[in-house]
Amino acid sequence: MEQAVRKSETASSCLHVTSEIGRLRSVLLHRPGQEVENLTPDLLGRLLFDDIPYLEVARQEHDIFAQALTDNGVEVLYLEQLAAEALTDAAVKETFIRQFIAEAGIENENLSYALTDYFLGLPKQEMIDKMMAGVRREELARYRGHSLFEQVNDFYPFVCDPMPNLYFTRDPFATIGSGITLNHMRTQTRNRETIFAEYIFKHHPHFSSANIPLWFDRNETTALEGGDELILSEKVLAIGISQRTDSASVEKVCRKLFAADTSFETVLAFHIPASRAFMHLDTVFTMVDTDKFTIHSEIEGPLTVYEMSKYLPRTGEVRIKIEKLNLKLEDILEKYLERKVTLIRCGSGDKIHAAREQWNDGANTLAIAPGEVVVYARNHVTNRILEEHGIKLHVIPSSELSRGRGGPRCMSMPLVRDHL
Ligand SMILES: NC(=O)NCCC[C@H](N)C(=O)O
Repeated sequence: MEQAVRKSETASSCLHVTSEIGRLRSVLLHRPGQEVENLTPDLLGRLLFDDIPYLEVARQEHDIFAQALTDNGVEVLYLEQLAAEALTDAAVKETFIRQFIAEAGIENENLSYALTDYFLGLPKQEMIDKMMAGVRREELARYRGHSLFEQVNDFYPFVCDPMPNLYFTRDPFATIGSGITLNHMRTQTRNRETIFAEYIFKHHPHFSSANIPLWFDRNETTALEGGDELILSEKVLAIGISQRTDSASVEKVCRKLFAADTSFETVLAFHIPASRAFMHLDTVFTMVDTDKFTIHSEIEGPLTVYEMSKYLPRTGEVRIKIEKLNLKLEDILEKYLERKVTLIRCGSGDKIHAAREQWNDGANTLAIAPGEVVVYARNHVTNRILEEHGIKLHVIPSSELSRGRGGPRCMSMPLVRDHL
């Protein structure tokens, strides 16, 4: 599957992202579905939610988000539709169903047959929506489970868990240049999400003939999540070593990128605290203009950052040179972007506003062009300061969407951006 990405490749390919801020042309979203209604208080911790969003309102908010993008010339593609469209071949669909069931942790053979029949009996789009929503025991009307496991666990309502984090399309895979990292997620619940991306990139007609290079594969055993992957420029990537991403994964991505003929020359591995509030690099720091970033003041530093750069000894093989830095965030960004930068503090740096607004993704903006970003309405302190710095805001409602702990960047995966 792997193919070198030429520096000369243009934005006409189905994937092209060489910055965080180049004008956004095409993006992948997921409209929240019944998986959100299947959340119960007992499941919140394991399924990585802090509260239960009200689906009807979450969808209204999400539709406003999508509308803001289309109104600004962005093509919005939906994960659930692409996944259904990728399954036109009957054999591919059956393999997909088998894999989905295995990765849902179903070991009982009879249950697996019953679920396969159930999925095969649904029209494709309904099947995908149902897989995402989760399957309750009583939906498999003709199945009577008698195994010891089922008798011991008969209080548990689902045979297949809901996947409520799907609307955070940023994380299961990430576009870098004209390729992707198909990620291995930290948790089992989110790792199941990456199956959809695997089939879309292999089998959807929009992508299948593009020979998309994989900078990372979901079969890896170390974790990597898209919220930790930031494209600072066509030469420099930033990747978080975080609660969700392992240092070994950062090195694997580096090796693949450097071995191919991409424009990327340096990867900066940012070692950030492993905490829920800071779960990914993009929860504490996003780029809003060529020289401006919104940040959580707690990561101003000095920070431990590892500079990983391409090194070609005489033999011609690609090696990685690693240098440990201990610098302030501002100095790091200025050094690698080769310009003065302005850091705009989430919640104006005020202790209370900053903590509250960062928790609700005040530092997590989606740039649709240089100096133009989508933000949550609730982060009014940060939003005012962004405007004072000349940033154009597209403000979307956020009462329900924010309960999943992710903002506009987390809810979107850019497929194509203009080259800066
Ligand atoms: N990039 C991001 O920060 N995504 C937010 C993911 C939130 C989701 N509830 C999670 O814990 O994985």
